[in-house]
Amino acid sequence: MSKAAENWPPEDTEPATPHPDAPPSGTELGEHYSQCFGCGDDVESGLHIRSMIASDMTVVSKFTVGKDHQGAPGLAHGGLLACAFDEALGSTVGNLLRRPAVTARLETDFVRPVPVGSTLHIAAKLDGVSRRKTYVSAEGRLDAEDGPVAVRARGLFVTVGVEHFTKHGDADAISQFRDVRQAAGQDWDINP
Ligand SMILES: CCCCCCCCCCCCCCCC(=O)SCCNC(=O)CCNC(=O)[C@H](O)C(C)(C)COP(=O)(O)OP(=O)(O)OC[C@H]1O[C@@H](n2cnc3c(N)ncnc32)[C@H](O)[C@@H]1OP(=O)(O)O
Repeated sequence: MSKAAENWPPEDTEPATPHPDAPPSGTELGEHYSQCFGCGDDVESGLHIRSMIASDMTVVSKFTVGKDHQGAPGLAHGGLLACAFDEALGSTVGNLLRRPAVTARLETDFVRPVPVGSTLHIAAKLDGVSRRKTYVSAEGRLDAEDGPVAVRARGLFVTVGVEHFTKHGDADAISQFRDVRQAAGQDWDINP
């Protein structure tokens, strides 16, 4: 039984309908930004999470715990596990709804220890939408899609405009990011 607070998603949410141009089932999502700590290939000690669109509005992600991710000897750091879920949940919102969104709230339940060398299989689903707010949750299972649940998480993501990133982030890096995505035929400025 979950120990998390109930009322999730809140009563005023509507079902989340994937964007018509959301990637189809079976699509491997790859990195969304090479410097992203969650998925970027250029971050040596990053999490290198890979995600795929499964079916029925589910996104499955895999995270293998490395030696750079430890808290206690031989065990994953809880904050890094929360990071893995932030990435998996954010990828679910961004890819299925195709809305730029940021994490406003992230809750995690750590159910069992996650050893170095193990792979978390994270399955995330959209729970509902209310105006700019998207509710999304996930379970992470140890070493197999049907392995024991190790971590549960849920997040509230808030849709933002591109100006959120250009105003608060590194404008030059944002510009390069836009150019790389556009050159690859990927979307950059999508409004919901
Ligand atoms: C485009 C195509 C994509 C393609 C594919 C992309 C893939 C992409 C993969 C990304 C994967 C990376 C995933 C990592 C994602 C991060 O880690 S993002 C980094 C961490 N997050 C941040 O830095 C966010 C910092 N916070 C903020 O900037 C602002 O607080 C926010 C969240 C934008 C909200 O500010 P705001 O715009 O002024 O809006 P505000 O009115 O305060 O809040 C809006 C609503 O949310 C509610 N709310 C806000 N915060 C909270 C809270 N903490 N608790 C409860 N409710 C809250 C408000 O009450 C309000 O509700 P309503 O009044 O509408 O009912």
